Amino acid sequence: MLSLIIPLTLGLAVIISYLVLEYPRLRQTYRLWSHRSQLPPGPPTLKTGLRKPWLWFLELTQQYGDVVYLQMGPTPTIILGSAQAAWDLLEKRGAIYSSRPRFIMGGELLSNNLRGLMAPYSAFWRRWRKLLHSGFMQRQSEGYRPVQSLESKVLMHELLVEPEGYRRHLERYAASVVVTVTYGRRVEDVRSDVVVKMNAEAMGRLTSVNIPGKYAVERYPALKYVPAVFAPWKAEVLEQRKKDIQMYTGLMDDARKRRAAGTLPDCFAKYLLNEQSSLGMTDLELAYAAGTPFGAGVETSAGSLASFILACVKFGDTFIPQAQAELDRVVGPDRLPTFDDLPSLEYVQAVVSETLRWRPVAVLGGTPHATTADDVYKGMFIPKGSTIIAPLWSIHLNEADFPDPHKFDPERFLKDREYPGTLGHSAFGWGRRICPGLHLGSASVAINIARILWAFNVTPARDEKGQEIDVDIFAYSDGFNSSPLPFRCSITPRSSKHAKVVVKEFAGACEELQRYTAAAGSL
Ligand code: HEM
Repeated sequence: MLSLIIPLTLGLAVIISYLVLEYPRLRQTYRLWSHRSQLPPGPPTLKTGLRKPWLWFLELTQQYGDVVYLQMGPTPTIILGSAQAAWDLLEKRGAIYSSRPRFIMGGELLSNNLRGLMAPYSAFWRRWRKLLHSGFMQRQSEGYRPVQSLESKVLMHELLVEPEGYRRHLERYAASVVVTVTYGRRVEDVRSDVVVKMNAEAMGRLTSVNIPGKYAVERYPALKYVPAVFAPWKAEVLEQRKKDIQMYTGLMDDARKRRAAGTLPDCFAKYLLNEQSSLGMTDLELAYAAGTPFGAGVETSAGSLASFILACVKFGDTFIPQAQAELDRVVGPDRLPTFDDLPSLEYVQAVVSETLRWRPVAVLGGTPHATTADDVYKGMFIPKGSTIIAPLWSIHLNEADFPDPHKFDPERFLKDREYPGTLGHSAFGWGRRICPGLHLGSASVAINIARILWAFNVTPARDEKGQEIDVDIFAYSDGFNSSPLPFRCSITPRSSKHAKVVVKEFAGACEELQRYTAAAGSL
């Protein structure tokens, strides 16, 4: 008898485990099957392991229309291919389109749900979002403009004295602005700065686990509860979590000490510390919240500016003369443009918008959204729990909105045309998840584009024979954010007078930045 009971019990345990693991998937499969005739159109087979999935998504939206259905593993996935579809769903129906898909490895196990960017639509996310909104809303961000202006003067000087290192200089600028407005300490060298290094490591830990298909737990969420002693992948990710905690709390402790000593300048960390008790947040929640801007704001700002340089090299003849004529008229030859000049620089503003449109860094439209209720759009069924991807590569290169889309043409933004929203492009996303750093990010892009155009001629580099070296406007990096691969170009001052102004304004900026530089040594 006993000899029968043991195999029967084992068999039953296997069946129950299988059902527990498979139940959510079987239930979802049934729901999709029952609505199969109403699902949006989509390809019969999937392409997996693509290094640049946005290229395939563009083909799909060109073939199937603005709303495409993909069955990616157990999760229904919807690709939106036009500004209007993204607006109609992510903005207007934001109440049910603002969650996130589950990121079990990156969001739950590595980050213990403390990274708001990956958090589902929830009370925690709302609290986190409110914090970022208060820290970076328009009025608050205007308070960061002096730092952006000073760092931009440093950037202009770096471009003057070492133009071939332009990419590193753009990264330093973006990192320094974000670290200064977050922790009140600046970045002098992006290669050796300790905060930059620590944050880059944390980003590395996150991206190494956020790889679709790499871990079975993403497909079978119940595996999350297997004790770490039986699951080396889980033990490892929990070890990585400890490193993140150590880093984020270390940075916040440093800010706390400087606040106590009265040396912490106004910054996001100071705001968080001042408001901590009224916000009812733990030290750890606070430390992770302060880490947000670095992850979201550095690559995006630097990558957008790198695309601008690329556009200058490829299309400069068609727009730089007009931009420089406007700058000469409005600003004159004796000083760099300032934030106050921007409203009068209509053409330069169009160059800024076209930069963000032409090569959107957030090629996939940022982190995917997820739906929290069933929905029907133009007769198509969009199931609850769908992952929604609105790739900006499809949306910004949609011929219907932007004819001849790979041409860099600022004039598009000077003509009347219909486009949902107020910006004329969608570079910062939509609705409740719209980029909270959009004022800071767009100000960084705008002031530097205005100043580069004012101070320099950006043209193709020349080879030994004096021939112009062409650039490839499609040579972009893989990854969540996509920016130009290294390319050569020539950045020279427009005249010796322009160069002198850059040197003079840099000297003044160095003095003013001193108080942020001193703090940089505190870690
Ligand atoms: C040119 C610079 C930038 C670009 C192009 C950009 C673009 C984007 C995009 C497309 C999204 C996704 C929005 C959506 O899901 O609908 C996003 C989200 C986000 N951005 Fe930015 N961004 C930039 C700069 C910044 C900066 C400087 C910060 C720092 C405060 C920041 C913080 C965030 C955060 C925290 C989110 C996630 C919001 C959420 O999940 O609720 N971004 N950004």
